[in-house]
Amino acid sequence: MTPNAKPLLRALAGEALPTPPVWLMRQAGRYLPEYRATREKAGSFLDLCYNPELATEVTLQPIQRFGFDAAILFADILLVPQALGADVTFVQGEGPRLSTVTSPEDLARLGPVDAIHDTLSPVYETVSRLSTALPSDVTLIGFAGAPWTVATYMIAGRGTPSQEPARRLLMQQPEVFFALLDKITDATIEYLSRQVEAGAEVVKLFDSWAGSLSAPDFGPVCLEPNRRIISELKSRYPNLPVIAFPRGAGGAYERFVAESGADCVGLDQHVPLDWARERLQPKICVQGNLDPMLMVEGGEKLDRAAKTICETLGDGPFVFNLGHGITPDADPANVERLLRAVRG
Ligand SMILES: Cc1c2[nH]c(c1CCC(=O)O)Cc1[nH]c(c(CCC(=O)O)c1C)Cc1[nH]c(c(CCC(=O)O)c1C)Cc1[nH]c(c(C)c1CCC(=O)O)C2
Repeated sequence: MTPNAKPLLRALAGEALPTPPVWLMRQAGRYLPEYRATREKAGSFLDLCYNPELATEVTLQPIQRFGFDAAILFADILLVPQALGADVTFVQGEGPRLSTVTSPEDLARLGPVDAIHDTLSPVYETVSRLSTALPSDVTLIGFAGAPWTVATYMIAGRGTPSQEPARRLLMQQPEVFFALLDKITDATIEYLSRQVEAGAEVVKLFDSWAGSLSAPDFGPVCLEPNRRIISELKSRYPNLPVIAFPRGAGGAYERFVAESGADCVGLDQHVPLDWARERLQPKICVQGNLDPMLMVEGGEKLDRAAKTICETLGDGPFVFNLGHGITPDADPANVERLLRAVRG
């Protein structure tokens, strides 16, 4: 097989394929009964993330069931805060809880970046197992949270509707805020480098809360850390494709595409397709952007929406995905329906 024969790698290299590669954010998750069974066996969600055997199993489940073109490492963006010394727990039905970083003292209590591997080594072991277990045409994606999104959880200690605690720290104590952002950026570079060394073929940065930043803050807080991570990774691994996902960036997607250095940009479901085709796709591979609610709804609405996306973006480099993660109430039968609509 030639190095770029895998469909996802071809699209990320700028090729327009007759049938786009397809995978779904959160494709290993609670909407699958086999995921729920393995998670039960693991104990907690974090135990599952740090168990290479079971994390490999759940990563492979959606590949075995649906035949996606890519597998995404099963882990979580909040493992990096934990590896930096934050307390992290997942409360059933409520989401993550973390110890908070809101002062120079909190910041000083975090551990050094080079100590993260003590905690994260099981993740590298999962990547390594996956790189040998996957079918030869399936691409392995490693990932991390982008620094701003990770910082929002570290500052607030939980998920928040509009990331107010983090935006307040940025306004009131910019030195503390940017020192934290820098530390997360450094840790993310080392974390993703280890994933690549272990066999990840592509990495993705999830900036899920990019959309809550003001226009003046978008550059220094979202774009700059993404750019620094991508530039450092590319200097270490010149052929590594990077997908970035500044979710909710709106008009700032254009600047992000021009300046981040990413090979592909993930589009949320709010990005108008014609605009993406005209303004973004000439410069970069685009990925997205079906409304995840259609995976619950199904039916002809799903078929039509999927076809519209393929028709609008299919003439350029394009990866089919959702605009955000598949939700626990999605019907697995709708994933099969979606694949028929996309692949014909
Ligand atoms: C913000 C964020 C997180 N985690 C992630 C993000 C960025 C993407 C996004 O915006 O969705 C990324 C993530 N989380 C998970 C993956 C695994 C790979 C995949 O299949 O996409 C990935 C790539 C597993 C997970 N991460 C989580 C689950 C559900 C945990 C469970 O099994 O109970 C999974 C499968 C938990 C999680 N993890 C996080 C939250 C807020 C929650 C709780 C909310 C929820 O329960 O959905 C943080």
